[in-house]
Amino acid sequence: MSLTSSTPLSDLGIDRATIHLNPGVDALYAHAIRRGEGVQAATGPLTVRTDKGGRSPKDRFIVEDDLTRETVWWGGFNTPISPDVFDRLLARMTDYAAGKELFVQQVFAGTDPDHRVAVRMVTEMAYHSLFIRNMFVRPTADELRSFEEDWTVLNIPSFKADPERDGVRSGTFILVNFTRKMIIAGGTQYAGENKKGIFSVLNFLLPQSGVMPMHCSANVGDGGDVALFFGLSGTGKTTLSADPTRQLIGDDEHGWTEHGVFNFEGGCYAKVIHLNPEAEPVIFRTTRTYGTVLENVVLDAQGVPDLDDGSLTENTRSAYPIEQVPNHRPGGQAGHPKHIVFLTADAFGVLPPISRLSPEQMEYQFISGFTAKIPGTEEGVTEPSPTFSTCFGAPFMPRHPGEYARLLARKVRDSGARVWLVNTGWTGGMYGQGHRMSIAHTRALLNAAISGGLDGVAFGREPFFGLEIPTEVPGVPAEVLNPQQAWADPEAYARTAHKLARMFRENFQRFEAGVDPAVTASMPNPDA
Ligand SMILES: Nc1ncnc2c1ncn2[C@@H]1O[C@H](COP(=O)(O)OP(=O)(O)O)[C@@H](O)[C@H]1O
Ligand SMILES: C=C(OP(=O)(O)O)C(=O)O
Ligand SMILES: [Mn+2]
Repeated sequence: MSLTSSTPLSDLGIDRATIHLNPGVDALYAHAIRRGEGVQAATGPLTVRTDKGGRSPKDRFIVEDDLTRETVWWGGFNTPISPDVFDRLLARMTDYAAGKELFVQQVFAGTDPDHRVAVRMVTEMAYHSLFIRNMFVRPTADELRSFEEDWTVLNIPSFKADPERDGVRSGTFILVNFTRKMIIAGGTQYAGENKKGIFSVLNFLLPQSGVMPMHCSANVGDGGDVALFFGLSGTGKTTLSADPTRQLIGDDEHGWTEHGVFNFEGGCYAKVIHLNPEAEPVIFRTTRTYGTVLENVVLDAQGVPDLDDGSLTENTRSAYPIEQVPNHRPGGQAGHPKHIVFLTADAFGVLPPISRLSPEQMEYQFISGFTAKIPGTEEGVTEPSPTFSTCFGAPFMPRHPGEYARLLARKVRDSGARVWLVNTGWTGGMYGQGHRMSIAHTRALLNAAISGGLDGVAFGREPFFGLEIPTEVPGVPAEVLNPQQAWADPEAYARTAHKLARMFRENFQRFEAGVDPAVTASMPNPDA
């Protein structure tokens, strides 16, 4: 299917490039290896190294113009940039691209035909093209014949911006232009920017039609009961949604319409550092499968992936089409969620392993978006650092957090979904003292909640955050359930809980004006 032509990009002013249109897996392996981007592992995957091992959220800008001036929330990671800066950088990039080799994939973002966006992904790197083929929704042959893109992404990692001249922050840039329906990116080889860039686009567009865009994974049980798992990077969306007893809908980005949920993607992007083949057999198998892209995974002398080697980055990744997951949901769509889980990796070790949230607490926690960043997933993060990230995905949410929170609250109310807060982080002490929750325990807690196993159980209220904690859960020792009991030193626990409760309150001050007073009233009490 690979063809060399000058036409597909002439609208961008790119006429003199060698363009490969929709190359398949075999061709992309050959191109990537020829270009020196990577090698084929003895176990099958295309294995590459990248200059940056994680995303660069501070280098993502949104063009401020009539379309975005009043609709984008210019707080947090949403940094404005002028249309002129965009146009000048684009012109420099297209000049730079002349005579080069480019790869084009025509794909969809969104499994729901009513809400999907057709994207032309133009990349300099062959391996990005394979990543995109794995991660986006692949059109059928019929859909390809009539394909017309809504959006274009132009990603040229070897093109680095000059901050002085180009008006950006560093050599790395990701610029989103809603009026021109384009993303341009340069100065980073990390493939995740391709998917998270388009995620930001959908997060802006979908609320206009009443669809809730979400940074969450999703799966569905035999009875059609859908569960969503929200959480920042490293909190367990991918790990916990890969449950052999439930169909996987998707591991990272979904929309919630009047009919139910749909995956934005056609593949998964799993962290594979220290992956345990017994605990996570499905993800492990993808590191042994032809067609997978392994990013920054080190191969041993035999060419076999060494998943314990974090020397390039802790954020080692496997990107694979969802068909590699035996129990995936064909079509990527399902009904309304019955259970919504907020995942947080609390490095203070004070949030309970599982608790039940009231509607007000749900909005409070959603806008707060507390977790600890895990080393490697973003540039410069070398140890878990506490962070508040609105909607559990601040770098990807262009609108005001209150707008997303209201939309989610309405949908939760209408569907009657139950909402849970699950700490997949530390217990029995802070990071460095306590230990991380075992995946087996987290899974047991989730299974109990999702199967209705906590319906008849007694709950007690934890004082600092007002969270309702079950007093017993089958398969989990009782002392694990209550953080106070998990700590050896009760005073150290109280001091740490006090500190975290204060951090929550300080962080929330900037949102108080925009939310219902009942939501603010559900804030933690540091002096409990
Ligand atoms: N209790 C736990 N629950 C979920 N993940 C855990 C837990 N303990 C350790 N982990 C590890 O944390 C990481 C979670 O990452 P991942 O599932 O990729 O998160 P996300 O998809 O939200 O970015 C994995 O490396 C996983 O093995
Ligand atoms: C793709 C990413 O998402 P996550 O870590 O949430 O899987 C990322 O952080 O680059
Ligand atoms: Mn993930």
